[in-house]
Amino acid sequence: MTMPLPSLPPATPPVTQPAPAIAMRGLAKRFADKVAVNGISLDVPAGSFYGLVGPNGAGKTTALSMVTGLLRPDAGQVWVHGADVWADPRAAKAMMGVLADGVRLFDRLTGRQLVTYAGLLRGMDRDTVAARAGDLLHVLGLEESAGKLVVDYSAGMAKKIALATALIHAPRVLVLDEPFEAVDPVSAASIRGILADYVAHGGTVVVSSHVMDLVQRMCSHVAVIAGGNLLAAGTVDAVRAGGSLEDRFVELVGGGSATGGLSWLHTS
Ligand SMILES: Nc1ncnc2c1ncn2[C@@H]1O[C@H](COP(=O)(O)OP(=O)(O)OP(=O)(O)O)[C@@H](O)[C@H]1O
Repeated sequence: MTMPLPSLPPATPPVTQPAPAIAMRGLAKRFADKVAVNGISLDVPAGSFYGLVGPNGAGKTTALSMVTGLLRPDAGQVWVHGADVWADPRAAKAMMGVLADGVRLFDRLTGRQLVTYAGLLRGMDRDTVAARAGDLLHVLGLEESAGKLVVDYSAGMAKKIALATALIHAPRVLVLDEPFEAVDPVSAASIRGILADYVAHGGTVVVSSHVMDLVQRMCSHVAVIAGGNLLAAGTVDAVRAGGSLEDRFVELVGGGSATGGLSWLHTS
């Protein structure tokens, strides 16, 4: 038997000044008996570079999918710069650029067509879209592959073209699920540069990652989730409390290396 879900709180955004770029209140999602996200409340300050970290299956993708309007929460609410994602999706989604994990791209388009399509869908004029698509393909190192079908892209190239579709309309908030996964170090450095510049000029980034070192170097804030629960959140310096983020993560999430059980793997 499944438990009844808590009723939704009233649809009023949290009253804080300045309004957070993203405010989550009591976000929850269950798949059958599995609680993927267990009532997460978190403010992402405007202008922050916010890392979301957690072990495999922690609920990061599920939480970000609810934040970006891709997955309806069982309970809780999300506001983007004061716009309720589920009550006023047009306003909220217009302010967001999203790189989702595992969502199929229209991969029978070429890279340039896909980015152009994303811009036109956002209601931009053709000239602006063409100019920005050219800029994005250039900085992401995809110029030579711009005429190739996305289905023929490598995993890293597909990630970069998906990122371009998230950036084309110059959103106020970027939500990026694992943007560096499968991306080569040179491209990763240019993506980091783009994101740092974006934040320096007023944007807000939320990024999920498994790479603690990267989050420690790149992000101003971090939230640690495990088992669908928020274990810690705040500035990176506050969360790591003088140590490395990786050590703090292991301490919070628990577990250690269980290497003892595979003696059959020893070859000598
Ligand atoms: N569509 C689904 N149907 C059933 N269970 C799901 C579904 N999506 C996620 N889950 C489960 O919810 C939990 C959280 O998954 P989620 O993908 O959000 O984790 P994650 O933190 O993004 O993991 P990873 O770091 O491995 O990508 C997992 O136990 C997963 O098996």
